[in-house]
Amino acid sequence: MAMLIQVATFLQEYLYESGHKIKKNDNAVRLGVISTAMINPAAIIRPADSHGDVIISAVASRDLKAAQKYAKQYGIPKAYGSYEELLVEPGIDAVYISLPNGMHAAWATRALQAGKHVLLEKPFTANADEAKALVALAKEKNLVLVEAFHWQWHPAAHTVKSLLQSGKYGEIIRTEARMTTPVGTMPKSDIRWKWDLAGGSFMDMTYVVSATRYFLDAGTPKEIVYANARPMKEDKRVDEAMDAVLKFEVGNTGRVVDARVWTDMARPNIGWVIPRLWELPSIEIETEKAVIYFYNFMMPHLYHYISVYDKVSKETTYLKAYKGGPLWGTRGESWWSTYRWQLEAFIDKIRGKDPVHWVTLESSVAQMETIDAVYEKSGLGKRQGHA
Ligand SMILES: NC(=O)C1=CN([C@@H]2O[C@H](COP(=O)(O)OP(=O)(O)OC[C@H]3O[C@@H](n4cnc5c(N)ncnc54)[C@H](OP(=O)(O)O)[C@@H]3O)[C@@H](O)[C@H]2O)C=CC1
Ligand SMILES: O=C1OC[C@@H](O)[C@H](O)[C@H]1O
Repeated sequence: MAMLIQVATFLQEYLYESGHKIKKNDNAVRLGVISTAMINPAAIIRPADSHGDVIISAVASRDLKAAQKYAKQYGIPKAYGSYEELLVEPGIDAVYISLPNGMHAAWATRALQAGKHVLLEKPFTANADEAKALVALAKEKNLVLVEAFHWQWHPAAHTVKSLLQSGKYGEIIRTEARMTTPVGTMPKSDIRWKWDLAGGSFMDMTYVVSATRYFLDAGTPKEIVYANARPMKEDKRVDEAMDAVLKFEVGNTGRVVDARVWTDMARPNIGWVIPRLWELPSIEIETEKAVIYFYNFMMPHLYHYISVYDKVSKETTYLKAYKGGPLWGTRGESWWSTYRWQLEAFIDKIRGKDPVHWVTLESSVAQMETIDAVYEKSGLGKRQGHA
């Protein structure tokens, strides 16, 4: 499922964003891409087409030939055969890092040390210790560093948040977030199955924690009630699936609620054949007066709905928001992907403007502390990074 919507995003961006290429400013931010990862075209290359203040000026790979081929394919002016070479290039202002999870901290550290702003793929790091060290360095260098939780910049996310903040539905009493992909759809060679690259379903599908914490306005959990991992057959250290209930304080209210989060990178099909195609990443938020459901919160640009079931009238109303919403106002376009909204905010931040929304460094540390705590409770232990 998750992979399917990833492919749909490639198509959506190809159709829309490539038709909206715009002229670049003379002093546009020059951005280097670290790796030739599958996600790059969707997450940064296409979104940059329609942003006048950013140019993708280089790509680096462990293999020069691969970098050159990639550069040619996407019209990127420079190609490097190592990540180090790109980082020492003075003509690069910022980098996008899409390396395997276990390498995020090491390469973001090197990028910051080289004076580059960093847009860092999720999960931020392999664990909270790495996250804290990285955050300290970004602050010391006074550079922009942000975890690429693209979905949080989409108008639909802000619409759900504003419903909760309106007070109309009372206090939140519980949440449940899920993300799954059908068994057999992710090859066993994928980075997501590799212990030494900090793989695992809860690391990859970390969106469930991000969404829960965002809507609850929460930091780290007060308690992990349970965390059940289903380890991968081939490597018991890697979670194929994770199911956990966490107790979070809602904002600073003193009220603590249960939040269920579950991820599955090999979700069994019904009767072995029917994939659960309806199981796109979603979150259900029950309040005193309503049940709010945000379907496909991760890639709402493709399709989403927000349903509000009123517990008193027993009526359900539906909302959607592809543009505007409570934060963006008239800025942006309905065809923008989550990654395009994210890029808008990233460039604003580099330019010293206040972005309409931001994933703070403190939030990324709390996110990694939450992930560590779930892995510890599950018995698998927290993930480890490497260079
Ligand atoms: N925001 C989003 O929507 C998404 C985010 N992601 C995140 O992006 C990151 C990359 O994911 P994905 O695009 O699937 O990754 P890929 O496996 O497609 O790419 C990872 C890249 O990392 C480089 N690399 C360096 N060392 C290794 C190694 N030991 N093994 C494999 N690759 C290595 C390779 O680039 P090279 O050979 O050029 O050096 C490779 O192309 C992950 O952290 C993931 O969580 C992934 C998908 C969606
Ligand atoms: O970040 C992601 O989003 C889409 C998923 O397909 C993918 O597994 C994950 O890395």
